[in-house]
Amino acid sequence: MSLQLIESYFPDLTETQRKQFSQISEVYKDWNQKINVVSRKDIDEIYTRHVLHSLGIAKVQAFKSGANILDVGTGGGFPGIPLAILFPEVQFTLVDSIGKKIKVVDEVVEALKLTNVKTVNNRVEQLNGEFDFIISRAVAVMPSFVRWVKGKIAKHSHHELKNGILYLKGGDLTEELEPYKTVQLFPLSDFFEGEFFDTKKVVYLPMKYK
Ligand SMILES: C[S@@+](CC[C@H](N)C(=O)[O-])C[C@H]1O[C@@H](n2cnc3c(N)ncnc32)[C@H](O)[C@@H]1O
Repeated sequence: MSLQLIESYFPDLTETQRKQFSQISEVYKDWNQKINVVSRKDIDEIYTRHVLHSLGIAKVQAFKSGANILDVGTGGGFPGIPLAILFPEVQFTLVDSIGKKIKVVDEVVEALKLTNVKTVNNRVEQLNGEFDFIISRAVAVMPSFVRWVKGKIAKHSHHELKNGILYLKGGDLTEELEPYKTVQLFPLSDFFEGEFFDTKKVVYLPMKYK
């Protein structure tokens, strides 16, 4: 499981991107010995469970050059870091309330020489700014999440999809998403092979323009 896996789904990588994706496992393995940013069983499968999973968002929406994306509760940098590699012309802000996680992300950003990533150590509720899309994985149930971020979504979209939330979730979401009539689900098994993706989805919630 490695760079070849990523390239089989994203065949047009530049030399820089190939280098960054291949460096990612070493960088995280190093950091994981110091602080557990990725669960130990996951580190061996980092390309499937973290890198490719994060890139599922790119299969749903290819971000345009100049777009502004916020990754809420980024932890060790997912989904933000793999997407920042894939879209070097897009600006990513990665926020987490835990300082030591943001410190690791800063080190990863430096090691991979990512110039399009800014990190913020704060609760997202305290963060100002407007973004085209808010992305996330494994942070909160949708009602709390929507409350935290709804004022931070820019009103004019240059993308195929309207601006909004793109959230990686798994399992049965019927109850959690019941209040959201405009929600759309994109199963990752439509894009990627393997059992891991069987129940995984990108939940897309467009913002309301009013
Ligand atoms: C389970 S981890 C997921 C990390 C990463 N998104 C991933 O999938 O690997 C949840 C992260 O969300 C962060 N978090 C929770 N509530 C937050 C908030 N209100 N603002 C910023 N970060 C938050 C936590 O500190 C934690 O690092």
